[in-house]
Amino acid sequence: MEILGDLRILHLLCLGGVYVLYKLLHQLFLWPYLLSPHRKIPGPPLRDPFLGVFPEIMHAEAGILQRQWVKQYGPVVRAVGPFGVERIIFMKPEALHRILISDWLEYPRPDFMRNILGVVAGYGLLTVTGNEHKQMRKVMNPAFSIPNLMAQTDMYYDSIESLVDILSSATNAQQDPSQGKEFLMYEWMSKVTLDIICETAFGYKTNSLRDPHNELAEAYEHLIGLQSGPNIARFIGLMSIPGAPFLFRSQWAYDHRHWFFKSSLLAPAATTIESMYRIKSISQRILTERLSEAQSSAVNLEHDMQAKKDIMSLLVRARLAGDQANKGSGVKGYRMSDGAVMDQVLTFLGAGHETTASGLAWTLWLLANDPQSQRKLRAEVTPLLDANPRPSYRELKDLQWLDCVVLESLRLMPPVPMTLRKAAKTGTIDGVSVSKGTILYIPIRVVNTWKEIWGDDAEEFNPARWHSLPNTYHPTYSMLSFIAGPHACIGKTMAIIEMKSVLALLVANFEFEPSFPGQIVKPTAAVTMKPADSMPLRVKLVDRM
Ligand code: HEM
Repeated sequence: MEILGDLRILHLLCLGGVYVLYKLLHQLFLWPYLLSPHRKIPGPPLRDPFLGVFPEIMHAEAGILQRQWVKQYGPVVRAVGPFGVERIIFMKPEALHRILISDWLEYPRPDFMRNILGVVAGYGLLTVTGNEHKQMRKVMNPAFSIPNLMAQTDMYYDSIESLVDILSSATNAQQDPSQGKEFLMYEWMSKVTLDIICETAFGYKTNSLRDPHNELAEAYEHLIGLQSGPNIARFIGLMSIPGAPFLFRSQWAYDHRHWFFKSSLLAPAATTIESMYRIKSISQRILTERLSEAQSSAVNLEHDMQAKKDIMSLLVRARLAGDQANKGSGVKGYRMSDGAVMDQVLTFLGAGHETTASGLAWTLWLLANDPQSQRKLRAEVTPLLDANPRPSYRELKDLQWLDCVVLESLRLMPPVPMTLRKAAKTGTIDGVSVSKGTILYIPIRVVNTWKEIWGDDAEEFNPARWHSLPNTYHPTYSMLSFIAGPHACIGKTMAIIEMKSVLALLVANFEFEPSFPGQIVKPTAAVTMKPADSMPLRVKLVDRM
């Protein structure tokens, strides 16, 4: 009997082994080479059957390899990643319209991406889809309305003036101030954008510009510092393990993070767990303060909170609406739990801070390398700032060269160079049958610099192109920096006006130069275009008299 039992187990093990072997064979060879309906789509050779083109992608500058493929293979490209997982790039407007707008529900963000975003930026707007997304977006839209942003612009200036003061004092303290001083501009942009988002969105003064050990700034520094191709690959692997995203967010993981630190493979995960724990604790503190403020002053909640349209007030209102409705007060609204409000707070801190900082740092880099455009910008902003040191939303919007510079920088160096979608069911895009489960690469940087749209100088910085756009330009599908459709960036207008106000004050007060001749700055091969070396630039004072 015992022998029979052992034989059965052996049989089962053998069957299991054969199944795993077949699955591996299927994924590594049969599917990509013989069975996939996409195998005729042109694209780079399959190379390593285990990793596909992944190693090259992970070590290349974001979007550059894909741009080469599009040049070589045309507007639809297939690239096979690890274990035969296929990614398809679609470049044409009709295809992008289908994926991002008309059939967006059939092309959601892939689960591993939602989980990575959820772990590092909360399970908020960036991770939900369908009806839940629609409702959340409705609650948040008023915070980003033009009247609301007009009212908020003045709040940016405390932080920007602090930055100008810090850079001026440090430059003046040099033995020969006329030689200027080198600053890691990305780090300063990261601090100023963090202070701005905390103040305008949550009414919370971080003051990371003046406080080098600010807890929130430090936590984000550690988190953002993790960005590299190999780390992203590790995260994708980890987040694809069932239950891992839940574990990452648990108190248990925080309490046992020292275990993870012992393995070099898991150390980045431990840093993420630690940083997110600190960021959540601070956000929780802000939220608790605002909730108790609102509860104590809300004699008439609906009237009181309707006036305030900053992000936190809207969230608090949604949170309290649930309580009030329970008490039968009749206040209607989308209900949010404490946890959901926290997730939104994390989303706006994460999504609204590093992206704008990268955009600013690259604009300064491009201006440092184009002194003529920089001088032209200074000539435009100085008279306005002489007349009004804190220009309004409208005044900033009317500055034409500033507009050209910001748009051109966001086109050439989009802070989010790509994003992903996944086919939830089999369908046809641009005449190509796309099977369920296929990953779609949304080629933000590739489209933004596509010669078919932008002409031969598509890969160069030329702000003047915005004065006379080519006939091939389409307002929705030629510049994808904020993508398009229901998931398009909710903070687009805020980001642009914030960039304009920071740049106007910086360029009026300082000259920016590369820190040495022949300097090369590269973005990290990761989710955003954070400059790999924090972008050292030489900063000289401008005599405004
Ligand atoms: C230059 C700065 C910025 C750039 C380039 C940028 C870019 C993007 C992109 C490309 C997406 C789409 C991601 C995807 O669907 O996979 C996105 C979504 C989003 N962004 Fe931004 N963003 C910027 C600034 C901001 C700011 C300032 C905020 C808020 C304060 C913000 C909040 C969000 C949110 C909440 C989403 C998710 C929207 C949704 O799915 O409904 N972003 N952003």
